[in-house]
Amino acid sequence: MNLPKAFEEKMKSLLKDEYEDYIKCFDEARHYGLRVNTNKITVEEFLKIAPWPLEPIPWIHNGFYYDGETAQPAKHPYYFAGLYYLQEPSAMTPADRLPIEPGDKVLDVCAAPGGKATELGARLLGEGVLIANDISSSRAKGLLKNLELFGIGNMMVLSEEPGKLTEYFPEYFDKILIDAPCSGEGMFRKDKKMVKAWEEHGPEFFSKLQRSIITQAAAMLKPGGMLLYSTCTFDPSENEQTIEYLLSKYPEFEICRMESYEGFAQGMPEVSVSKNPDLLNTVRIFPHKMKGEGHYLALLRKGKLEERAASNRVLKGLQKKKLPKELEEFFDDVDWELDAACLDIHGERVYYMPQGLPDLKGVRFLRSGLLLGELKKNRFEPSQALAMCLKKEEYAKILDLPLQDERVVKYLKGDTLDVEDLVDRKAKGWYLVCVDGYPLGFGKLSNQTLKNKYLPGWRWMGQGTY
Ligand SMILES: C[S@@+](CC[C@H](N)C(=O)[O-])C[C@H]1O[C@@H](n2cnc3c(N)ncnc32)[C@H](O)[C@@H]1O
Repeated sequence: MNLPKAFEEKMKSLLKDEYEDYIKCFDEARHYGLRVNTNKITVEEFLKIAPWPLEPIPWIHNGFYYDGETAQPAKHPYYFAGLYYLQEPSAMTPADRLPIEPGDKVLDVCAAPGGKATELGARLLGEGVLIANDISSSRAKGLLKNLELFGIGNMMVLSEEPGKLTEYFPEYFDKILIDAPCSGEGMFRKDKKMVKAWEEHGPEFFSKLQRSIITQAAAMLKPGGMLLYSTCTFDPSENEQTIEYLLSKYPEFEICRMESYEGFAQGMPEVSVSKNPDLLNTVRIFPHKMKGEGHYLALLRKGKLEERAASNRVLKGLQKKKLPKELEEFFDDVDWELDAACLDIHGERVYYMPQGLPDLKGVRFLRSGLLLGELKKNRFEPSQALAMCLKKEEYAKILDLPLQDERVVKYLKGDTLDVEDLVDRKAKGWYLVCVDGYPLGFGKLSNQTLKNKYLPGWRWMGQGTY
């Protein structure tokens, strides 16, 4: 592979006698990874039903390698049920090493398309809130879809400059992930196009951007909160030097150790200006040392030096109110305790909002809370996002199809289904279609025929089956 000369020289100076091993790995095949959505299924249960051979990724408890030449997990009904996310193995590390706890307020600053946000959201187990932001609104659309597919309802998807968010969320978050835009040197093997992009915008361009994003994010972290910074590049100016820049502006931050793995290499104080030995606790991932592409990670805790008053902007408009009658009727079949105070109704659309959010007037957003569905004349139509958030045992009217049933793919393609064998003659109303017990979407039953309500934009495209 033709690598830019300047890049080769830099890698020689970083890697010294390991350089040859690094270059050799360009001849090796890339690795394909799948991460189990533990918000929907345990790793043990997933392994019982996994349709392809999987090999554990040793440093990620819910990550597995699969054979990308033979398996097609993106075209499988379990993918449509949100049971897993396909992700390069090293890229699973940042979200895994940020210690999320249910109830946390979490910000993913550069979140699209959601590879890490889906894991952060899954680890909240429905408690607390995930704010997933990306400056690109077109990329944020994919992010929203992935979060909805994963069944994450306690979230907002924003598309803002991080600097603007600091006005709304001063010292608000318990945990922040910055998976920074970077020069992508660690991805050269996986994606040759990254080399061309590097020639247009290299480390100098990105390190400026990263410095601005990391200091803005720092202002949004609570004292005592934790921040994980990651890139998929090798250049010191985007890695160790970004961290020392943060420490120079916010001396109350300290670098923390993270759970180690034998393939991880230590961060390099010697390539920093300060030579701060704590940078040894940051992590470099090199593709010649483990089965994954190049990355850098730093985990930091914000100390308690400057206790500042928390924001007093609190979301208004969610006064106590009664559930609309149509919604109440629908929720008779749902085993959830809905708090009417969390409902936010805009026109026909009904959202269920996470609690305790600041007033976000003026912020560009794609989604605020879980879209429950739409209030039409005298009826409520549940949304695709609600279907993905429900567990089979939480809804009364279930049509559970085994994976082998050809109606699974038919349903995902948008067809009407004949379900005479599954329901009695008088049954009617909104049914939740599941595959092997995992929800796929809704359909409306009458006369033993199921009208398809699967979201058209999510349909299974093309011919054939999996
Ligand atoms: C490395 S990618 C993020 C990948 C994502 N975390 C994932 O795991 O799927 C970096 C993202 O940063 C976004 N970005 C670029 N500049 C930004 C900025 N100033 N503020 C927020 N996001 C930005 C890009 O649109 C891009 O989606």
